[in-house]
Order: sequence, then C-alpha cells, then structure tokens
Amino acid sequence: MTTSHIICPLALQARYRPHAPAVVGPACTWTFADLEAHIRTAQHALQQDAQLQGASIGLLPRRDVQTLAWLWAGWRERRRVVLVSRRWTPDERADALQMAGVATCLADDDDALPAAAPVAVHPRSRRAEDASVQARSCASTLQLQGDATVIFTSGSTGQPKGVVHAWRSHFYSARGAASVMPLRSTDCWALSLPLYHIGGLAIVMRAALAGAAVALLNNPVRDWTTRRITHGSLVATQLKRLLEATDGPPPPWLRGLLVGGGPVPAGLLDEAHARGWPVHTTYGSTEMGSQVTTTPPGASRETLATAGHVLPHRELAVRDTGELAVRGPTRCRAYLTPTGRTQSFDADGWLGTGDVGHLDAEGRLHITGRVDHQFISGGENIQPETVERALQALPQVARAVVVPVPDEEFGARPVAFVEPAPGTAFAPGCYRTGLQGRLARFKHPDRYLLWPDDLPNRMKIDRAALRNRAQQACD
Ligand SMILES: O=C(O)CCC(=O)c1ccccc1C(=O)O
Repeated sequence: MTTSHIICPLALQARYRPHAPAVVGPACTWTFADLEAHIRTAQHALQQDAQLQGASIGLLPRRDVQTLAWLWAGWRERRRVVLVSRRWTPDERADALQMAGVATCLADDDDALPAAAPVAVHPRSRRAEDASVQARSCASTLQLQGDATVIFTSGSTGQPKGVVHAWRSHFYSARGAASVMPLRSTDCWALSLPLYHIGGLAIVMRAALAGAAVALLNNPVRDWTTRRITHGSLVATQLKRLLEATDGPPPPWLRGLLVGGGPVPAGLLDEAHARGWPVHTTYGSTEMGSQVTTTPPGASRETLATAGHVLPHRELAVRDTGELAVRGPTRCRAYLTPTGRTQSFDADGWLGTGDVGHLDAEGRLHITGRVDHQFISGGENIQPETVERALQALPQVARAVVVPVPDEEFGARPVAFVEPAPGTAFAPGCYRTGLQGRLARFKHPDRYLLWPDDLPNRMKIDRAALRNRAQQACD
C-alpha cells in the first residue's frame, strides 16, 4: 500500500508567513513561527520522553496554545491523539482512555485521572523551548491515512464510544467546508467550542489549511464584538446569548457564523436573519468530521430553515426507511467500544445516522426526526418531532412530546404531552384547532395529556417513560 503524506499546513505557514497571526489569545497573539516552536517542543518530548511512547496519546484539552501544539505534534509524530472531555469525571476519562489503548494522558493536574488508573498523567504545559530542540529534525508532514484522532460521543445509547478519524477526514472536511465558507489568510475563526468536540477540532483544521488565525477567547460575547473575529461556530444557545447581548447588525468584519449541533429554533433564525447576522445552518456529526450539509452565504430565511446542501467530499443517501446514511472521505474509520474496534458501515461504506430527513427539489436537506422515534400509523410514517414542532409553534404551547400508543385499527396512534405556555390553561381543543391546516390530518394527536410535573427535568426527555404513561392513560 502507498502511504500518502502531505506537508503540515502549519509548517508551510511558519516558513512563508512566519510573522502572521496563528493564535489570537485574550492577552497576546502567537505568530506561525511561535506556534511552530511550540509544536517542535512538543514533538521533541514525544520523541524523547519514555513516558510518551506508544501509538496513542491521551489529551485533556484546554483552549490554549499548548493544546494546539500537542495536537499538531502528535499528528506529525504519527500518534493517535485521544481527546477526553474536561466535563467527565476522572473515572469516566480513565475508562475512555483505556478503551483507546492509551498509556499516558497529557493533563494539567495529577487528579485528572483516578490515582489507581492504569493510565499515567504527564504535565501538559511545557514551556521554554531551547535552541537545541529547534535544531533537531522534526517531521513536518502528516500522514493522510492511519488513525489521527479519537473523539468520544455518547450517541443515542448513552454508552460512550470512540470515533476514530484519519487525518484525511479532517483534511477533506475542512476542504469541503471552504466551498460555502471560504477563508482568507487574514481571517480569524473563534474557537468557541471545546476541542474534545468535533466542532472545535474542525475549526483548527479549517484555519490551518487557510493560514487563518484561531481566536481563544474568555468572554465570547464581549470578544466577539470587540475583536476582529471573522468566523465562528456556535450551538443555538450561544447564538441566542450573542444576539441578546447585542443590538442590530453584526460587526462589519463578521462574515460567517456556523450554527450546528442540533436544531435551531425558528424564532432565533428569524431574529438573526432580520438583523443581518451571517448565519449558516448546518447538519453534521462526529462520525463525519463535523459538517455534512451547510447553507450558503446570504441564504434566504426559507433556506436557513433547512440544513443546506451536501458539501464536497461527503455523500448522503436517504434509505427506504427515511433514515439518512452518509459516507465519503470525511467518514470515520471505525468506532472504539468497550468490546473492541468495530466498523458499523454496510458493504458499500454507508453509515446510518439514525436521523430521518429528505432532500428537497433544490437539494437542501430537511431533518425531520430520529429513526428510533418514528412509528407507523395506518401504513404512514409519523415522526413525532414534526408533530412536536407544529405544536410548539402554537402560542399556547411551551413544550410538547409526541409518543405512539398501540391502536387496533391503525397499529399505533400519536398522543401528545403538552406543557401549556405560562399563563395559559391546558386546552386540548385549542391545540386541535391550532394544528388544522398546518399538519396532515393523520399526524394529529388522538389525545392530549398534561405534561407530568414529576418528570425529571433532564436535557434529554425520556420518551420510553412517556410512552408507558401514555399507554396507561389510554388503557
Ligand atoms: O452535531 C454534531 O455532532 C457536530 C456538530 C458540529 O460539529 C458543530 C456544532 C456547532 C457549530 C458548528 C459545528 C460544525 O459542524 O462545525
């Protein structure tokens, strides 16, 4: 097999644009020459330090220049960099690292892992590179094939699994992203997502390939409006905060805000669009190296309601069940699970996403729900999320969840739990009228039930529990 290498894009920048900004911090800026020196120091440690040997190296990332240096150093030294979340407990981190075959994890504190863990902690912060390190020969190429990163996702099952990407996934992800959000070397992308998430890591790749800077900020809202940040990646909640903390149009230098990681509420899109904020909606996944589809610059409000079109270097297919499947050069290589390395792809390389959706006549992706939530009623597929969205668009509804209950005639019928909007009473008749003309008749819930107030107030609603309750109520 031929192994393909590419020159590390940061090494190129360090050679040809050494004084250009690479990392913009809250207090200072590092040039590409500075960043290169940090990377070489880290590469030197990876070559020399007995504790840092082995094919995989763990990293508990922070948003700082050392973390960026370790990432690039690991890749240049052909290591697999295993990123673990700062939000996890020490035990959870140790389990994940062990699953990925890591012997040593780069972290700041000795208590980053449990004392008894079979994974060692190595100090992440290294300072003062000396001249001898600089002179030493360090690889400045990247291998496109071969494992480059492991990022953990909890998926829909709750059991964390490691998603293994080759460097080529990240490379093609960034390349394709540039088709809708072209970056210039004078641009600066704010690193507003953690680096143990694909959305954070993807920022590093996009900026590196374009020779643009990455901004490490403390106070997103303030920094966004006072620094010359041209691009950002946000989840809907961050966009909401940004719009609340500002008035009117965006700063004139802001060119693109990628908003992903889940659906964006319609009201939020209305406001961003009306105020002229350069929002791009997107659909992606850890498995696909971040974006699969994205809306173009200057998209209409109607287009922003979709997830946009498929980017280069990705393929998307809609299965007979309505489930979306993905493949292409940005797709992950494998999953790491407690029982070993698995490939959940079919014979043609397609990976089922668990999401249900369709492409419209203009090639824009509409996500309508999760495959494991949908049910068949009288031979027709119903996606609870579609009914929920229609209900939540009514002013009298704060929150709605739709579940199927068994039905003799139709197999299953939808039942809705509704939390009335503040100051309104629970009013099934009003919801029924409200849905008229907005939703196909067969999707209208047969019954409305009041939102149970003893339901745990978790981020993710327990649909199985609601299903049981609905069934009891209908018996
Ligand atoms: O949904 C996912 O798991 C990926 C989400 C993601 O990567 C993302 C999340 C927020 C903003 C931008 C991006 C992105 O695709 O780069």
